[in-house]
Amino acid sequence: MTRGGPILTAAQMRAAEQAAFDAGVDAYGLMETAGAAAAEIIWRGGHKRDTLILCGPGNNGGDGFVIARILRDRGVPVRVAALGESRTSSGLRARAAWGGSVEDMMTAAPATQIVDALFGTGLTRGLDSAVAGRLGAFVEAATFSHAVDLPSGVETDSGALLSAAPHFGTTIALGAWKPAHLLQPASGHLGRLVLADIGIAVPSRVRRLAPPILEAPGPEAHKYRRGLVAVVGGAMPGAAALAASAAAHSGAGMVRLHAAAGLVVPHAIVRQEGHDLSDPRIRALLIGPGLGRDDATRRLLNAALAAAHPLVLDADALVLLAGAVDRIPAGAILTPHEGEFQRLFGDLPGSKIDRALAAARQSGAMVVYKGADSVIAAPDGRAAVAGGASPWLSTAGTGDVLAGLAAGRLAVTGDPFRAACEAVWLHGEAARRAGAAFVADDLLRALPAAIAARL
Ligand SMILES: NC(=O)C1=CN([C@@H]2O[C@H](COP(=O)(O)OP(=O)(O)OC[C@H]3O[C@@H](n4cnc5c(N)ncnc54)[C@H](OP(=O)(O)O)[C@@H]3O)[C@@H](O)[C@H]2O)[C@@H](O)CC1
Ligand SMILES: [K+]
Repeated sequence: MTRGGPILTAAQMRAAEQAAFDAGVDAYGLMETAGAAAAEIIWRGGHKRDTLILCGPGNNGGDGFVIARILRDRGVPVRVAALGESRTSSGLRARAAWGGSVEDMMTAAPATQIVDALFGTGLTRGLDSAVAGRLGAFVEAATFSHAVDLPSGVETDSGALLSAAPHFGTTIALGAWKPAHLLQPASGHLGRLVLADIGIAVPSRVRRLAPPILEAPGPEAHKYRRGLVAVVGGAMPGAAALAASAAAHSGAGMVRLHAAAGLVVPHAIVRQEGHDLSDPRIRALLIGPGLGRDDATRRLLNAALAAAHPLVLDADALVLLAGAVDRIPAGAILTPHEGEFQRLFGDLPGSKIDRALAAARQSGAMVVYKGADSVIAAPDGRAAVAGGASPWLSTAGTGDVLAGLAAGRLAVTGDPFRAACEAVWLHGEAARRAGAAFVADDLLRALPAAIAARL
């Protein structure tokens, strides 16, 4: 399973390629490497009979001609259909090396296997509607469909659909992930996502979220050393109790829930009345789930900010801080969904990754920008992107679980960026294990096995 790995924008990818050329890598050789890597993936995971390769005018099309030649040499009956002439020197060379006939994409017959090498990172605008429609019809008619680098029609850096894009069976990312491989809506069109190594260095501080490496407690561990989490309950204490349960299942040693008497809490959680947050053993303080937004809760938030413990701010705490980003302590973890993000940081430009990074820089906090695609950004420019979350997570209480996990992992690790990454990964993995139609409490039951798998 390919997870983790750098994510590069189109410009960063071009710069990485240019650096390789400057270091002596041959430009056409790189296309041969990319095409061979993609052909291998198609050969292994696809179909060995009638195959149609669609080639565009740029280097993505050049990759397509290389793939066509290699599959043909392995005995696959391949046809090539192009969208106009090749316009790059490597593309022209790959087309000449193919040497076979080239049909017109608009009149070519469909095939059982289709390879989209029309456009990759050079796409600057949507496909003409007739071309997009033809591509969609080919993919619809095929049993096996593969997009080379990106499905044609998606914008590399934002994941937006510039024109209607079909749903592919496989997408083969060349050299590095691009934002569109992880970000919605493009990431919903990719099918199985495979990364092909093309042998060039691709430096980036933005990476696909990798499965974490977790540690079991040592023999000297006790509950405080493993991490004390305090959760501040508010108007709807059930949400805070759920978050506290998630913290308790995250590997932390002890969880204290500040809530009034009468709330039924799991036995492992210590309920404490009042809001004395002065205990110096607290290693993570969570406030926000079910907090409420009145003056009393405002005072609670002020107390939590003043307590100067490592902090996780979620839900209503984020709403209360709208317009007061400067009050967020450096190094806190924020877990906004789209609406909360907008209220806190306004309408920032760029992709979801750009927006998360700008928000982290502005606030000095770790920003977990949640959604079907989640971006975890740090003020120092690091970011991790998690695509492909279970759509079943869109149910009440799952945000409270994530916030609790972030607090728990913060208490265990003391490293807010790492804690946020671990929390997002464990949350996604618990959802995957919980299957379908689960409720937030089911995530708690899935957590021990999700953690055990990463020890
Ligand atoms: N660089 C390398 O060394 C390597 C690159 N690699 C591969 O190259 C890919 C990037 O190649 P690329 O930069 O040539 O861009 P690509 O996506 O083929 O399209 C550009 C062409 O399309 C045109 N065009 C754009 N939008 C259009 C539209 N809507 N409708 C019609 N035309 C449109 C645009 O023309 P223009 O915008 O100037 O009109 C231009 O002619 C990358 O994804 C990877 O597959 C690998 O081989 C590894 C080595
Ligand atoms: K493509």
